[in-house]
Amino acid sequence: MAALNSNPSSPPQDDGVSLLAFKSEADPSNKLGYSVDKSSAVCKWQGVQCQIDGKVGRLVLENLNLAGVFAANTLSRLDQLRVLSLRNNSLTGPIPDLAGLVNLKALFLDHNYFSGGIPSSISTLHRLRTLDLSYNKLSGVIPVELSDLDRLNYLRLDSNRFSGSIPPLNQSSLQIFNVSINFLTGPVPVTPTLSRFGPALFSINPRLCGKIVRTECGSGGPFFGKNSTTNQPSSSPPVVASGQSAQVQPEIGGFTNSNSTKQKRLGLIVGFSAGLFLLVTSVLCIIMLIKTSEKKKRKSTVTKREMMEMAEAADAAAEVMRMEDANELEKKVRKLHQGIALKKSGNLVFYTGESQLYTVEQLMRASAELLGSGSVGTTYKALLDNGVILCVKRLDASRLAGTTNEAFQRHMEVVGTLRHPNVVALRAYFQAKEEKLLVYDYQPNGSLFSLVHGSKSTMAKPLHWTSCLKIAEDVAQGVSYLHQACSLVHGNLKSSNVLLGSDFEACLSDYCLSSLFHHLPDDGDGDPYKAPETGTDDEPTTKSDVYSFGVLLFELLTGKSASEQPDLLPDDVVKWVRSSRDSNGGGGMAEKPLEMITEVAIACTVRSPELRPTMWQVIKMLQEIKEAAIMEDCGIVTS
Ligand SMILES: Nc1ncnc2c1ncn2[C@@H]1O[C@H](COP(=O)(O)OP(=O)(O)OP(=O)(O)O)[C@@H](O)[C@H]1O
Repeated sequence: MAALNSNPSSPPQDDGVSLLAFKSEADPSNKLGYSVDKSSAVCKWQGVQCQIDGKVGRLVLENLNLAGVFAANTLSRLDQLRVLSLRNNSLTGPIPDLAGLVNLKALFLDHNYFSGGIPSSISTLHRLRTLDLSYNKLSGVIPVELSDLDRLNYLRLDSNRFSGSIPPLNQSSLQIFNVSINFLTGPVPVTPTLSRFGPALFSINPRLCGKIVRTECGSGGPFFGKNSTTNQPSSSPPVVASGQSAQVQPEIGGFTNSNSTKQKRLGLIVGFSAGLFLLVTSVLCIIMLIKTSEKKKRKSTVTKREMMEMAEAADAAAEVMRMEDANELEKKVRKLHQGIALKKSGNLVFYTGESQLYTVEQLMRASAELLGSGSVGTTYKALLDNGVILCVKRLDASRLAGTTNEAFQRHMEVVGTLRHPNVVALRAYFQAKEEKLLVYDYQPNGSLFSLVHGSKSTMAKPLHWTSCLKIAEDVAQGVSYLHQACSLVHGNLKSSNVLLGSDFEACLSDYCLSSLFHHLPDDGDGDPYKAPETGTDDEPTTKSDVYSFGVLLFELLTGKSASEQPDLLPDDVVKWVRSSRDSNGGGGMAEKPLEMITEVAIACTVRSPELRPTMWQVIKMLQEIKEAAIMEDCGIVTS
């Protein structure tokens, strides 16, 4: 592969012409300083990196609020382009024919307003490894020819308007995949590749069905009830939820289940993680070698200025996207809400068609297993006589004093409509004079607390950094959903309130309850997560959630519980994180990701709430850490 060079001799005129043609249509507000007068210095233009031969090899124009169109016959003439990223802009119109980009390896067009279909020319880009078209308004079918891209290892098409069926993608190279939040229908092809991905990556598509998404085809039933792994009708085996916990996290209720399919699934998850680990660590090793001299100059501690710069870097994009995505997300949430009906059965109020799965009598007759008691009540695993497994939280009535039945009902009717892959769904609530119950999906794989600190059957050990990153991003996505789409706060974020779903995706529980409980008692466990500005009588805020998230991130990194973490971080935080990992048996973690994730945790836990990043900025930072590794895999050294 040709090496990239940011300062070669002037490139062939053609590339400058192509860039100017692109700018003239894509950049009506003149954010890019490209001009004919400066065409001898094209390689120094914003976002441009040239190769040794002077051709443009990489064009990264992200977060610039480019608000025009990506015109045909402009960038597609850059025949030596390896990486093209126009992500996080406001580009509209169709994606043009890209057939000329014969050397393209990574294409990021996500977080724009592109409409129309995926151009068929994309499937002729045979060197393509990364394709991210997520968060656009793209429609039409997903071209079956994408299956021909046999080097593809990253494909994100989520949050668009794609319809039709999913093509039988079966590239063994495919490691990252997401088609959630579209209008896809029909059976998901059971190829070995697609079988590796969990249902969450196909979620929020109203009529997908089949083994992979665990929904029977042909029944045409209600979306939420069908898609749930726990609230399955009795025709589907309801043991999925509990059985999956057996192999890895059997601490709750001590389930045992030696089903070989599940072992295979676990094998796949472990294999996938190991593969990803090998991929990313080798990539990071290369970065470390190349950047050794640069690194020597770096301080081992992170200054306040550096972390604020990091937050600000994400800020420009985040501010624009927060507004625009909030609108998009609002629309999606509204759409989801359309499917949610409230149905009363006595004092039990069901959401989204759960009413056919159980009655209040069945719920009351269910055999209950105590899971634990927390600050707001007692939690049970309930096994219904039709095989459905649920989680029922009995709220402590004395602690609810002061909240009227009407206020409780109004609040629950908002909270019950929340639907996100990283938020445990509230499926029903029950309200009688002396009794208030909340009915949630049962999460089969225990809590993050047990995963990090061990349980009856598992050893405590800090997680591998790829798992830290995955869990952190899941949690951040869930919290950001509450903040942005619903203007709510979690209010009680901690590792015991992060549960692991059937695909080990992290899901938030116990969210949005704090406002019902005016004085949450200190239980000696929740406190260390509490932001310093939040007194006993203060309502939690989005920024106090961010603080709790930072504490949780340190917990993930170090393996130290929140109460074991120092009140004041030491001067050299990275060193502290590393030595904590080592003493907790976490072993070596690559220097770069450890530093980068630590920086995010530091930024979240600064004492002044206004200096903390938003949850959306946190997601961007975590994604940048992940994507840096992926870009490296394309042979591109990031600065
Ligand atoms: N939906 C669920 N599925 C499976 N297990 C759950 C679910 N919700 C809670 N649990 C588990 O039940 C146990 C008790 O939870 P509970 O929420 O009552 O207390 P807590 O999380 O320890 O404290 P707090 O109330 O302060 O959040 C915890 O171990 C938790 O992981």
